[in-house]
Amino acid sequence: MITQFSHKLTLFYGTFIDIPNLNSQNCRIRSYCVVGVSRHNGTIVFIEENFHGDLVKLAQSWDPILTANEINIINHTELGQDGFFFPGFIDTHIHASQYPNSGLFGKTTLLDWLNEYTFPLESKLFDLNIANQIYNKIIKRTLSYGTTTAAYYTTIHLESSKLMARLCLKYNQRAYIGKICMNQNSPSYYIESSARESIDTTTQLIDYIKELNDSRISPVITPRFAPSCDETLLSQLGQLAKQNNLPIQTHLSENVNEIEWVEQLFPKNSNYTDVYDKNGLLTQKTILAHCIHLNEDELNVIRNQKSGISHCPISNSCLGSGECPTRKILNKGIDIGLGTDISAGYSPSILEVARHAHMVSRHLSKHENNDSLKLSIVECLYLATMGGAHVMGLQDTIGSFDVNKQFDSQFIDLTARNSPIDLFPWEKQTEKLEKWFFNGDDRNVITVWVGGVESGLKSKPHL
Ligand SMILES: Nc1nc2[nH]cnc2c(=O)[nH]1
Ligand SMILES: [Zn+2]
Repeated sequence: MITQFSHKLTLFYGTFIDIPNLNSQNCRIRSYCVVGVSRHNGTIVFIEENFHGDLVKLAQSWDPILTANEINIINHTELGQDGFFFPGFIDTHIHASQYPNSGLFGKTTLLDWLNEYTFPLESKLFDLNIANQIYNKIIKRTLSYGTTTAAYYTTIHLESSKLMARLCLKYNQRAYIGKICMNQNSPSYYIESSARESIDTTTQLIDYIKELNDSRISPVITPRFAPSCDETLLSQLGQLAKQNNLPIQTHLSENVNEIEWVEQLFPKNSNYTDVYDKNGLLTQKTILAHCIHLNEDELNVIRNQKSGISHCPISNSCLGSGECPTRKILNKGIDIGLGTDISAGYSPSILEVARHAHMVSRHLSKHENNDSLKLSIVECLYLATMGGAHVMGLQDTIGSFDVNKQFDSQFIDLTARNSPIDLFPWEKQTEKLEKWFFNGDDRNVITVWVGGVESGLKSKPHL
């Protein structure tokens, strides 16, 4: 332990694959690549491609006073093209509190699903013991699938939301922690009594997370969705976000009955998006989940406000919500990333969400008889990493391997024990990547790092 912490620099050595730009036709693949990471702050300080020399000397050419025992070397070159570092996945929309309900939705759609499955479960997290069990499991599980950053929703409860913040730090996962705000149209057993109460508890969570003073976690202002917040609460949350320069997350235009309901509840607004816009909730730091049924005006407002969209295709299939027009959103120049939307989405794996995004785009393309709507594998992997970073406003910090970014990474071993992928000797690197895209899972995720430090409990036999 002592020697580990005396290291000033970690050198990660092997194949690095990432997708820094949306318009890339291919992934960026760098072989025999050395990525030097400062132990002090977790940032990448240099990158050297095609390196076959002495690693210690390379480190010393960057900092001559480093001694050999101050350099920690993680060398995965022995795997050649069968193993690679890949940016940690970014889950831009996940309800940590709903994890026990993964896969439980029967024949419901959004509004009856909320009443039958979701509110009864979320209300239980008033009990810290229950919250503790759920939050431990979801963080460990998402890390095991390679998620290094997540935008979490908790519940309306302050103490269990604080607990979630502590647990993200404990397991070393970068996270936004959003205490849900809801003061109307919710069951009597699960509702905040007033806008004041909701603002008070949100403010207390902001103060608590500020005191933890750790750049890996941030509070996020979280009105559940327009129907569950009155106008006073929505506008005060907009102000709170502005005063504290905080990110915002909510749901938008997921289900046609939801949209009709919003139109009845907010008759003065021109549409659903306008409800958020008029209350100061559309900013450069806003994450809008779903956005399936938006009209052109709404998309233009979102683009002009530079807000981002979280595409949650598994959730949209499970609840029969519809198909998000991803290509249209990308062509508009709106930032878009991926979300598991646990538990409306059954899977904690962003890789599985990425392949579902791929499939849904093909269905859309067939329905609309338009080939250009199909997303490529590279585009889906972009959404899972760099796209998500943009949506979270963290594009200068995470999402790809570049100097001055944090080293948030997973190491993928295609030959891992029980790997679901069979390789053949004639296969090219790009083909291996495509096979991983469609069949890879947590068995291929060997190690996960956030800020250059190993995360989670992958080495433990069970979670
Ligand atoms: N998918 C999803 N949509 C919502 N809209 C309001 N609340 C929720 C939620 O918990 N999940
Ligand atoms: Zn959601």
